[in-house]
Amino acid sequence: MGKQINEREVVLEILMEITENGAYSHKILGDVLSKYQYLEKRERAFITRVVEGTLEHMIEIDYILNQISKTKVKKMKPVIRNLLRSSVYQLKYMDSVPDHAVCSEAVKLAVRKGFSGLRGYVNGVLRNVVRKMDEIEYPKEDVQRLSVKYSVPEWILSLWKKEYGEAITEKMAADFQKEKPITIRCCMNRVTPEVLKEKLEAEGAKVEAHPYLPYAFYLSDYDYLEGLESFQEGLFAVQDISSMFVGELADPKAGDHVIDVCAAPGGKSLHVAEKLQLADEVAARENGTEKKTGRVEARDLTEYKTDLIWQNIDRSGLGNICAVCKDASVFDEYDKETADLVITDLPCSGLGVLGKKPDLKYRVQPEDLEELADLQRKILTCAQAIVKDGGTLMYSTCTVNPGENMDNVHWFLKEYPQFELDDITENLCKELRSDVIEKGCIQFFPGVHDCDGFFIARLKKKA
Ligand SMILES: C[S@@+](CC[C@H](N)C(=O)[O-])C[C@H]1O[C@@H](n2cnc3c(N)ncnc32)[C@H](O)[C@@H]1O
Repeated sequence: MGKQINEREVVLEILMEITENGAYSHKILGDVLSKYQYLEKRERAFITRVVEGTLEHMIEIDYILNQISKTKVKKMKPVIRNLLRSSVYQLKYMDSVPDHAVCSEAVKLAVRKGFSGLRGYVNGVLRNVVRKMDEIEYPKEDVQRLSVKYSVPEWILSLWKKEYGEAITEKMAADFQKEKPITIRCCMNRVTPEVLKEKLEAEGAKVEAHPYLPYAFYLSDYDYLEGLESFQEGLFAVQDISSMFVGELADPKAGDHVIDVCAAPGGKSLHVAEKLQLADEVAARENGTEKKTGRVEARDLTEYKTDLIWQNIDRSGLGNICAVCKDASVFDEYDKETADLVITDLPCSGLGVLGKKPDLKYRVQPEDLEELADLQRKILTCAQAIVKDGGTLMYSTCTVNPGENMDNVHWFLKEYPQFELDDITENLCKELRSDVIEKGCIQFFPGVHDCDGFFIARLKKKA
């Protein structure tokens, strides 16, 4: 470890930023890890694990602390609250760290942070946690039991239980706490899946085929993703398999004009651009004509977001895609019926990705769901007008909430009868055929399926 860097202090600072100042866990962790690139792999892994683990288990950790400490978690000073949380996480979930080291490091850190008067309190609470951990009684009542066991807020569990039943609810909650390899998409415009696999293995990573799509892999055992040569060369993109199905099912045709209205950081746009380029090349070969001119316009709301898309476009080497700053909730007459394919992968509550963004479950509130469904309908209203006759509108969200998914599809079909639902469930691989919860659309459930919670519908405008 670098001489001045104390990994537990870094953890504490990150947790303070997330819980007190509203920072996003994946963003701040990424920033901090890239700042401390020189740390050893083990040290970076420790920081990541303790931050993510503390957030993943925070409801349970607070429950434990409330059983032990006279001062309840809500009343604690923020620094002490987060210090105790990350320490309880290590005591309960990290066998490799000795209990006495967790307690003494926490006391030293409390002193360093200016709380020398609370060294006895910190020491006492943590030693009591060690002594009484196995005696603590957990709630027995249904939703509260699941909430403490899996650290998912009760209102989310109640919503899922009502909509999908208890078994699926528990599977989803449990899945969010599992550590998983990342999923990558081979960039087929640059390399074949076989060559990519060989190259990544030569770089020391573990690569396994994903059963759902032939160009998807699980990737693990690498040190720093951005440090991999294959990543720098743009040979693969990090993308969940559920998201890959948007590009797969959008199936762009040679020469298509595609508009992705909410595209940052560009995952689906780039996948579609890659497919479009390949389709254009095949068509040109078959017809003996000039290459076709299929294009993707990847839009998002701010310059910051379109810069992110540009960075990914540059890495991809694709020449048929550009990023444009445009508000999807405001219709521009100039866009009217200009696109063969419109992608609407919309802002949503994200209840399907709580495992990847462990702070999101504390951030999102029940009242947000209705507001988000309204925004989605507003954007869909503008997006449908961009589609040419005979064209396609892809609708997707990374959430598990009917109000933002199937209900919006029903609303859309009623509001815009010139569209019809195009069944996307017919030609799926056999592993996925039972995934379909409502005819024609896909709802992935984490823990039931090997991916994020994700919804996809394909809507066709009548010719
Ligand atoms: C689910 S994310 C899109 C992810 C992207 N499709 C991908 O695959 O990488 C939703 C995006 O919508 C953008 N967004 C939110 N409101 C918007 C608006 N009014 N107009 C355009 N983009 C918007 C957000 O900035 C965010 O990048």
